[in-house]
Amino acid sequence: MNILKFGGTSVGSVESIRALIGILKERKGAEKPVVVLSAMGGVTNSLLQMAENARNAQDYADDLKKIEQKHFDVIRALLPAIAQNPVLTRLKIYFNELEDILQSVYNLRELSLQTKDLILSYGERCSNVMVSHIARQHFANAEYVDGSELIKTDSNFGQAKVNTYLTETLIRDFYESNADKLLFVTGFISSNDEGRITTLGRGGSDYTAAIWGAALNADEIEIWTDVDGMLTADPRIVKKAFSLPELSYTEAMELSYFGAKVIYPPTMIPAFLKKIPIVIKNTFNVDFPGTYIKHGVQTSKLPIKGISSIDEISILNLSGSGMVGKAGFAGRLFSLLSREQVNVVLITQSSSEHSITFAVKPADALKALSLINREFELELQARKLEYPEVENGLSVLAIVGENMKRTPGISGRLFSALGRNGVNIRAIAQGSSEYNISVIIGRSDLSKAVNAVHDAFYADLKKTLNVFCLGTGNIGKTLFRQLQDQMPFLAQNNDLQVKVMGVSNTRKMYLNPEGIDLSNWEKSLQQKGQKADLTEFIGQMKDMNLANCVFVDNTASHNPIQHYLDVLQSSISVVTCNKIGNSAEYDQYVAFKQAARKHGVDFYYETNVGAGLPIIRTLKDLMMSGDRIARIEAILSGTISYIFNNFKGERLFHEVVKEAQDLGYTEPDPRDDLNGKDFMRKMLILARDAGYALEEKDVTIESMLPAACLAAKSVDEFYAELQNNAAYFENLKNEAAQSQKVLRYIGKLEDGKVAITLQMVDDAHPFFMLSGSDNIISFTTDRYKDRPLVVKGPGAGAEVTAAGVFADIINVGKR
Ligand SMILES: NC(=O)C1=CN([C@@H]2O[C@H](COP(=O)(O)OP(=O)(O)OC[C@H]3O[C@@H](n4cnc5c(N)ncnc54)[C@H](O)[C@@H]3O)[C@@H](O)[C@H]2O)C=CC1
Ligand SMILES: N[C@@H](CC=O)C(=O)O
Ligand code: NA
Repeated sequence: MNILKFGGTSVGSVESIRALIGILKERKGAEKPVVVLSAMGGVTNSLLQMAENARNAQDYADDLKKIEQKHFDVIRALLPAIAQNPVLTRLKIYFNELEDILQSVYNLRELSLQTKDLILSYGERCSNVMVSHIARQHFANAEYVDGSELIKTDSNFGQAKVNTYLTETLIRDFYESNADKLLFVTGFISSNDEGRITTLGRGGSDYTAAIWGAALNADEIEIWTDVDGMLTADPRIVKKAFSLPELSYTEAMELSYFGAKVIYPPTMIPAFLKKIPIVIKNTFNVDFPGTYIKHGVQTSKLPIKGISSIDEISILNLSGSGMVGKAGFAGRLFSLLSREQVNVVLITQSSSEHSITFAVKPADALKALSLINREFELELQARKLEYPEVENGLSVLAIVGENMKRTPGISGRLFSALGRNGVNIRAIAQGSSEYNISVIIGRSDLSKAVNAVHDAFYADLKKTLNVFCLGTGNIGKTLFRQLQDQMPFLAQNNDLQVKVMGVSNTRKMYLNPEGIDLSNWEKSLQQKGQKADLTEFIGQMKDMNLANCVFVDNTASHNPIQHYLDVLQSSISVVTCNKIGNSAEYDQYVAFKQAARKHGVDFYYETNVGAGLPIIRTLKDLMMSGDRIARIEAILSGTISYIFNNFKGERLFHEVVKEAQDLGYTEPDPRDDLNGKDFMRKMLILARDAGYALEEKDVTIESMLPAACLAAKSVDEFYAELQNNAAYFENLKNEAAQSQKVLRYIGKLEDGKVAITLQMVDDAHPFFMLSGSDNIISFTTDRYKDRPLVVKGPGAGAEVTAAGVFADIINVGKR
């Protein structure tokens, strides 16, 4: 025999009550269950509010009308007209009684706990009268049971203590003499010796189910709710939270103690003692197996079972020399708090015994403070103790699981996930049971922290990278297309989900906490985007406070650079193909690297040199493994390479330049390529990565353009000047051809000096054989002394550049 308990959402609407009836109908063959019902969703809170309003001489009548209507609407929708009258009449009587009670509270301006319990009891009574009548249409033997008459308690109104022996006897007797009925029992409510209504406190309807289950030795207690069971984390915080198939009682206790609202721990004790399994099921997803809480759970592969959290917590710290080596001090503190009913959520003590930190609910914080001030008055006055202060705005995050006991490294994984995402830990506690490690963190970090920890522990699940992109031009657009094409592969083969959360260009910006659909990003940006504002974009990105964030700069602008430090300091990785940042002042370049290191995030810029070619990575590997760079020789302008490789026959120079621009090889402003500036930036970045603290002025550039071209004030004027100087370029071309050489613009780093020169090279030169937009770089090092290490291939173009940015993003995800 099973007990089925339906919570507020499961009796909250016409649809849910239909679903409830459906679930009961499915049980036809099985032994007849007992059904326990909560009040309709929202009604208990509303009753409480009405009671408070009445006490404060405020209006409650409107709200009363609303909940009456809520019940009546369901009845009219689910009962045929002739069956409606008896139940409407019965409910009308309840609502009249309720009105009388509220009026008395209003008149007296007084609301005792006893009266409050009485008022609340109408929630369960009304929902149960309503549902049992509806059920009677389908089950002739459906019977309303006022559970308060069978669960006997003391007179601790609001949180009454159950007289277990008497209650179990009453329930058993009642059940036996009603063996032929399908019982619908009111949850939550009980009564004392005098028959006055009491309530069972938080989670009370679950408790009713557990009490009935224990009394009748039920096979299972089913808790029907609106989620798929106990989840790995709060699904409102972690979108990827998933339902756990099985939990031990202890794990369920630990998880629910910290905020998992599905079930409330004390309610499980009667079931726990009798080893009755509890199964949590979703009324709105009946076929889903849900979560089993029981003894003898199979060992699971998961290192932890779940992450739970308390949103709001306050801490108090008690410290001072008076505590050191003094036995009984902590005892005095905590028995004081317990005596005065202050619930302590978490305690840590430093091993020097110099300080104790403990956490309480914010509502208890000031009370705890004044209790301590009174109890330790002498010690405080004598300065043996510091006056404690309350610190608010904090949250608790806890990881829970029995496997923790057997698995080393769990705490390491927790702390590094938090550290890497810039979450500061204020206090730590591990239960000696090793079922639980709790940390106290800033409240604003909670969501980010829970997501980061979830990703860290469920590595076999998808890790999400939250990407914020600047620039929707040549590179930005291509990157979005590549990302979209590759998403299924990443999800399947790398367990990585890349979500673009924000996009901006110079005109518009659009951020969406749900992620932006990449098949439609242009339209979203256009239609839903707001006016672009970089500071605002970064502010909103930081405010989202997500785990595993990457800021991607696909612009050619100075503006984003000013924000890199701030972004890195906010524990957000930076991926950039924009070379301006790394090639400006050396100090700034160093600051970016330091900030990334300090905050445990990545700063990747592979595409700054040779687009997607692995040049920065190769140099880094050489340096890290202790090699020393003696010389670098390179062709690093894809544009100029393309021009020299295609400036042949009848074609004019400016035509080939235009072609390179159309192919997406040039900078947004092609003058930056042809005047050597882009090349200079790349050489400077390479030199810095090779360990030289150089500035722009340390690079000598031999210009390959006549002065008039260099002086052009606009891109159009530049093209015009290139055309005007056609003869100059023809000359260069012919001179090279006559000596069977080719034109090459070559950069060199040697002895800490960088020079870029225009050369004519013959076929003996290693840089002779190039085509298209090829880049080539040769590293001569202590280890690659006789024959250099060479990287060669297309070094410009949207596809290869976006692919390089993509790889950098993925590399952030891999860490
Ligand atoms: N084309 C290539 O082969 C390679 C290009 N790169 C780099 O890629 C970067 C982008 O190049 P393209 O896509 O060709 O440029 P583009 O001119 O096509 O696009 C630039 C985009 O940045 C946006 N933008 C500019 N300032 C902005 C700001 N302050 N906030 C937000 N958005 C802003 C613009 O609205 C535009 O959408 C450049 O830094 C370039 O050096 C790097 C390696 C190779
Ligand atoms: N404009 C650049 C693109 C790569 O950085 C080039 O031509 O090399
Ligand atoms: Na590269």
